[in-house]
Amino acid sequence: MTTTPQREAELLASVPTGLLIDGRWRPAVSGKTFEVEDPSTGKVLLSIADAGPEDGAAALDAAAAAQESWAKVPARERGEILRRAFEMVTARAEDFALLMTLEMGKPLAEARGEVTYGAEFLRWFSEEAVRAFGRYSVSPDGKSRLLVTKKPVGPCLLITPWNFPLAMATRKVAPAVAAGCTMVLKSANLTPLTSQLFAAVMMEAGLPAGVLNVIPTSTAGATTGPLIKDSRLRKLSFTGSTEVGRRLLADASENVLRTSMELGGNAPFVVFEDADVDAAVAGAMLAKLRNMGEACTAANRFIVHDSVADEFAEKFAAKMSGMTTARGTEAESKVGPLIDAKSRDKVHELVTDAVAAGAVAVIGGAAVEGPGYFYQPTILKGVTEGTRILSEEIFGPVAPIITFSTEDEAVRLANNTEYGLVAYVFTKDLNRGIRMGERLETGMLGLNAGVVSNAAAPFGGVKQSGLGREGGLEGIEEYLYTQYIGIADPYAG
Ligand SMILES: NC(=O)c1ccc[n+]([C@@H]2O[C@H](COP(=O)([O-])OP(=O)(O)OC[C@H]3O[C@@H](n4cnc5c(N)ncnc54)[C@H](O)[C@@H]3O)[C@@H](O)[C@H]2O)c1
Ligand SMILES: O=CCCC(=O)O
Repeated sequence: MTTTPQREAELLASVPTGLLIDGRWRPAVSGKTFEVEDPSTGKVLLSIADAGPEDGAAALDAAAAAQESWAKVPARERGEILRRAFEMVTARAEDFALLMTLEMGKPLAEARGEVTYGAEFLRWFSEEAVRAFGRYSVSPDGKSRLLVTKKPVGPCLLITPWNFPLAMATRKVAPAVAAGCTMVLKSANLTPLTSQLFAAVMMEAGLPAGVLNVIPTSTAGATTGPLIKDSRLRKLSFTGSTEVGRRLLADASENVLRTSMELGGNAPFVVFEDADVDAAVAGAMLAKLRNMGEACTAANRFIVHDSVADEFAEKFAAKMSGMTTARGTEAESKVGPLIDAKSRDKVHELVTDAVAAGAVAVIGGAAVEGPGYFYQPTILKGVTEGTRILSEEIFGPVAPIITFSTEDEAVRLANNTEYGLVAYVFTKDLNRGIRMGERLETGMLGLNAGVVSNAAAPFGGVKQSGLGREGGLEGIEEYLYTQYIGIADPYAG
């Protein structure tokens, strides 16, 4: 489907602009709104209600009030609501894709990919809802009986980032629904529109009032801070930067809240001398350019064996130079804009710093002139260990290459970061691939693969990349607690 200004205007007009509280869309108590921009043009797309602390409190009131009855809804019914939501999101895939492209900037083809990925969490957890099994056993001394059950943790605060506006919401909302938890969702202020449309779909799919409450806000800390301190809140699930996650963890410690933290990354992409270089380049294109490099999973450091480094850089540059930057709605767009001017400036600062320390831009190395926040796809060779670009998240289409000569050196370079989300390894030697899996300090590994994201897999990191897992069999556990009931010997007098 092609887009036209009229189609964009009609879609935007269909997005709810209020706060969703207790099943009703309504304005913020203060009457305030905030503007959502198109990062391709800098123009305002829509103004939406701007929640403040009073609205946050009302959202938690609704979630707390709905918790008891929602937990009693049979798991099959909860699963069926998710299944209907999956069908509805899929039926409206073009609307969701266009809305994400408009507010976040990613090319339409990528946005369609995110709809498939994001919707899959709804389908996956519609199936998992009925599998929150407990167990019954006889104690080792043969006397008591042990009954172990799983219960919903209770009202949850879900905080999502701007880079995957649909998938980051479905990855939290779907397991919470499956487990029987109620929610307050604070979407990202840069990309709240997709969550608004998604929440409307959840309501249409049959979610009872109060189960999902949505509070977009331009004052995240002031609005959600009091909720984290409220004893009715039982869980905080956050996806975003390590810096903010660390602060929220400290706040959450006051009430000893259950937390899931999906934080930043600094993924190494290791290419061994025995790798299929063409396959490594194809993987590198995905690992680097998916979402314009604005992904926690983005390859941030290309660690390439010195015997194949020139071939890899040349072939990578040839592929990258075919990547046209343009508004995501344009047919030729392969790389959209970065989210805002501040992010683009940060990317350029890291590139400038690396070049000052001796790196050479094989291609790119500058912002694209004109409207929007575009940055040229860039490859840097000869990057020096210790430069900022190797230790900070780039969050842009920039690939720094460093070289190594032994497996031990590759491991040392790859693990030389406080992050531990994902690593990518390209080798034809399966034993080496397995050794790398065992030696790399990450929650996920792509072995000859440039993308690992999959609703059926446990997504998450170690070290300062976070706590907990989303998706897979593990995802629902984050929203359940275990209760054990000890039963006296049924044969005793
Ligand atoms: N590990 C993962 O699964 C994953 C997925 C996506 C993004 N990320 C990370 O997210 C970051 C990019 O996203 P971002 O820029 O939106 O991150 P961010 O930390 O700035 O913001 C994330 C969310 O937290 C909110 N927020 C900010 N300050 C807050 C506060 N004091 N109290 C409550 N909420 C607050 C924001 O409004 C947003 O909704 C990157 O570091 C990226 O790696 C991680
Ligand atoms: O930005 C991080 C999330 C990326 C993903 O889920 O694939």
